[in-house]
Amino acid sequence: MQVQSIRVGIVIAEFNYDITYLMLQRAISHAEFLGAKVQVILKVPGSYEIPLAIKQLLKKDYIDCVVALGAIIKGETKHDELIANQVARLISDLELEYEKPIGLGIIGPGVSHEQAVERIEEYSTRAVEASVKMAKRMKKMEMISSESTVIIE
Ligand SMILES: Nc1c(NC[C@H](O)[C@H](O)[C@H](O)CO)[nH]c(=O)[nH]c1=O
Ligand SMILES: CC(=O)[C@@H](O)COP(=O)(O)O
Repeated sequence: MQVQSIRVGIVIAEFNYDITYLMLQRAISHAEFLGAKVQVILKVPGSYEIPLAIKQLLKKDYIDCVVALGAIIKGETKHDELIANQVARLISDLELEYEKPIGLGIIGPGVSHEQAVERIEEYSTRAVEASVKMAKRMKKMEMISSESTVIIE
């Protein structure tokens, strides 16, 4: 089953930009590798602002899926956990509300700067991989009318 090219929106937090900038580069190159088109790159101040930006992208017909990129590094308090838990929850809610996949490429909470750097490649490529894969499968699901058993992969 042939599916048209997947159109991706990327939301990237500028906080810890030394890390998230590299995540953005990895995400773009991995999307290209998968044959997906990066349609919009939307920058936000910090990870806490990611859900609102995602919501704006999900409303657009020309966006099939979104990738969220951020790095929430541990400070002296549990503020990192508050941000990360809230953002992850809202991202899940948005996925279900708009029925479009969102790849969670947000490093943390609980990580040091060094641990975050080590995770740049893995988190960014995994988020792109998952969102594009899910978007393709959702499109295939829409095309299916048969009552016989189908495997969508
Ligand atoms: N400490 C980190 C933040 N903090 C900033 C918040 O995300 C937000 O921009 C601010 O509270 C204003 O609303 N953001 C990250 O992405 N990573 C951090 O480690
Ligand atoms: C996650 C943050 O916003 C971070 O800067 C908070 O640091 P702290 O826990 O030292 O207040």
